[in-house]
Amino acid sequence: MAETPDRQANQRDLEEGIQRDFSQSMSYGDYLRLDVLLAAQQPRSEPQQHDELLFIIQHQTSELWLKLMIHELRSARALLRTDDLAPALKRLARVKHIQHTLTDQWSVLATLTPSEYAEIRPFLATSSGFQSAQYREVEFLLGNKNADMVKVHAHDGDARTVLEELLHEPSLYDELLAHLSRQGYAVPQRLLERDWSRPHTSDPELVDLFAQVYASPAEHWGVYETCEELVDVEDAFQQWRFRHLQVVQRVIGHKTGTGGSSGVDFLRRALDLTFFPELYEVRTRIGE
Ligand code: HEM
Ligand SMILES: N[C@@H](CC(=O)c1ccccc1NC=O)C(=O)O
Repeated sequence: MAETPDRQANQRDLEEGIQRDFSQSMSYGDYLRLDVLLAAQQPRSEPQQHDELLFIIQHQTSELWLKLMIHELRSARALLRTDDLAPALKRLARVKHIQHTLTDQWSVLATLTPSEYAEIRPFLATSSGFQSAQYREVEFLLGNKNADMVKVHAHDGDARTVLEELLHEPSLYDELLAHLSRQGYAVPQRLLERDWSRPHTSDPELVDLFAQVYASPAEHWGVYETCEELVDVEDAFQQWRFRHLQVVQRVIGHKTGTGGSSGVDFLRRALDLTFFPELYEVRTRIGE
């Protein structure tokens, strides 16, 4: 009997042992909880707007990557605390790739025209990315501490607790400075014991310390490599902020934000923020 292509395929699957019955064992969808994940896209527009699914998925995928970024940053911070520099650097290498993915994915949302967004925007009401607890977690982990930002989460006990805790803990940079001090570097004491809920501000003595590291990298290779890794992370963070600004500008122009801010002007001011000021200041000193 001549075999149909279907019968041939079935036969091949059987020979290879490919499983088709998952009534009693774990499938792909079971493991990944796709029932929960794929039920979480709930457009609110009436009548339903074609582009709302893009808007929701862009944000949900961003939040998933932020979740992984937080996991890696927390781990990197813990590894610095125990002076395990090499694995900490491995974590940061992954963080950078996540950041690049987050930045690249702006191009998908940039296909949303102002007219298309105008159909969705009324249904967003007072919600805004400004209220992203995970984004704030990343900012706090990297050192941009701001107690006012926790207030936005007063209505959400879990997010509030996490942010309150992070606010009062040392950031990744604070832990690097403590690590350097333990390695014998002359980190000023005022940077090792301070109110962690305040952002780190630039310290001239730390610039001097980094100037020595950058003057002879070979003698301080671990520190030098870590510093450059942190500059990569800050650079990548700024690229994300800039792409956000560009997309916001092309989609809503100079409208005020649903979160209550001035919109584009507010986002532009964030481009002046720096997590690791000394690592940028030291650049002026190199080669002098
Ligand atoms: C059409 C798309 C978007 C528009 C028009 C938009 C607009 C804005 C505006 C105007 C703000 C300032 C706060 C406010 O008053 O609302 C803001 C903040 C923010 N947005 Fe978006 N956004 C868009 C997409 C996204 C996406 C995809 C994300 C990814 C998670 C995101 C994350 C954030 C975050 C984290 C903030 C707070 C930034 C900070 O505090 O420095 N936004 N957005
Ligand atoms: N702030 C935006 C609204 C917005 O973009 C938004 C609303 C709900 C969920 C995520 C959002 N994205 C980032 O701010 C606006 O003013 O149009």
